[in-house]
Amino acid sequence: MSLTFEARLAQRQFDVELSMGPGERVAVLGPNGAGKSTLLGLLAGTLRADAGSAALDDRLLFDLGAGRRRWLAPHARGVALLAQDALLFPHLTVLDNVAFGPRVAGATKQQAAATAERWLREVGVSDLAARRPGQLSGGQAQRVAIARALATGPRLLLLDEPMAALDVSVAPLLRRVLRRLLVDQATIIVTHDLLDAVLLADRVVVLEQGRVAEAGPTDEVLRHPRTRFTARLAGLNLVRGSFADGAVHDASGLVVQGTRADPGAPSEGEPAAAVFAPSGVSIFTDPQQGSPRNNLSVTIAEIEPLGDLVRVRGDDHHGHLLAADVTPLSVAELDLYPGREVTYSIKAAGVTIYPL
Ligand SMILES: Nc1ncnc2c1ncn2[C@@H]1O[C@H](COP(=O)(O)OP(=O)(O)OP(=O)(O)O)[C@@H](O)[C@H]1O
Repeated sequence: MSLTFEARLAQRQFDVELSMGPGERVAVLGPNGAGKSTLLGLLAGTLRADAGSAALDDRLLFDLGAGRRRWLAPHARGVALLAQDALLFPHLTVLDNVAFGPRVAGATKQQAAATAERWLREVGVSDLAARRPGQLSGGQAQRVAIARALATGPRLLLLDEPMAALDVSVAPLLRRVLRRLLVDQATIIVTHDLLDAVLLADRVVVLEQGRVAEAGPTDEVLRHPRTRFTARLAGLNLVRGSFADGAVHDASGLVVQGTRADPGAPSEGEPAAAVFAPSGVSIFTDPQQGSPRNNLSVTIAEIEPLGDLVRVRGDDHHGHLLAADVTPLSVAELDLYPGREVTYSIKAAGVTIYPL
């Protein structure tokens, strides 16, 4: 299965182009209102674009615009959408819920039941086959919903935050089930959770305000984020600007010295990003002098626990909220508290610079 997609929907300020190779799994990330659900709706056929076209292999999903009005009904697309809530038919048993799709597609009752049994086994809930959805936990219902989606043999599976409505204790199990089942299944998974992108996807697409803000292999995007949204998700600090004299200069006058990524170093004057990890930031309560360290004055905005460490977010007065991870002992010894002025000190060797 390969996908080509480009669509515009003015009412939602949506303008996105996307393609997928055979069996590829793509995670779609982005802030609230970025257009993630809109993308899924356009692919599933619950929403209609103003203009654009999409095709799954040789099957045209839509081709809309001036003089073009081709539109394939949702059920004929070979696209299965799994929403946050399982949305099972309440009056049917678990088995009949899963058998429903194959039955509608023309399978005999026995064939459909056999397919349903196989998928219930795959997701590990064979013992629940005779129950009704009202007798299932959230995690069980979601596994049944996965079986139902896959039982139709979709060319493209769309997952809309499948773990979002689940208890945190259930999510890891479901993630394991999906990781096993989605090998070679072309999938688009909308998520707020970086773990989903890392464990379930080959590639990520980040949407912001209805546009693709960045895209690429998951590890590459996380290592070299281009947007603040992705940097924060990856747990990194990001300063964007232009490259000059071994540093990134942002529009407000902030200068961050760093080491140029190899390969792909920016040239003088080129738009560039400087990225550094919170663990590479030292905090001082008195002003620091001298290179090759970056010394940035910040006002502490938030202090929050982060595992064995404490994450201190500082406002650098240039529009960035920069994170530093320090030990609880340092917080006590340095007497850090929100509102306090401190210096973040980062070695230039700990800052990676790359072109945008
Ligand atoms: N039913 C609707 N009618 C009109 N505009 C809508 C509707 N649903 C969403 N929008 C708008 O379309 C844009 C994209 O919304 P969408 O729901 O696709 O974002 P999202 O990335 O899925 O967000 P979230 O993470 O909050 O689910 C937003 O500006 C939103 O306000």
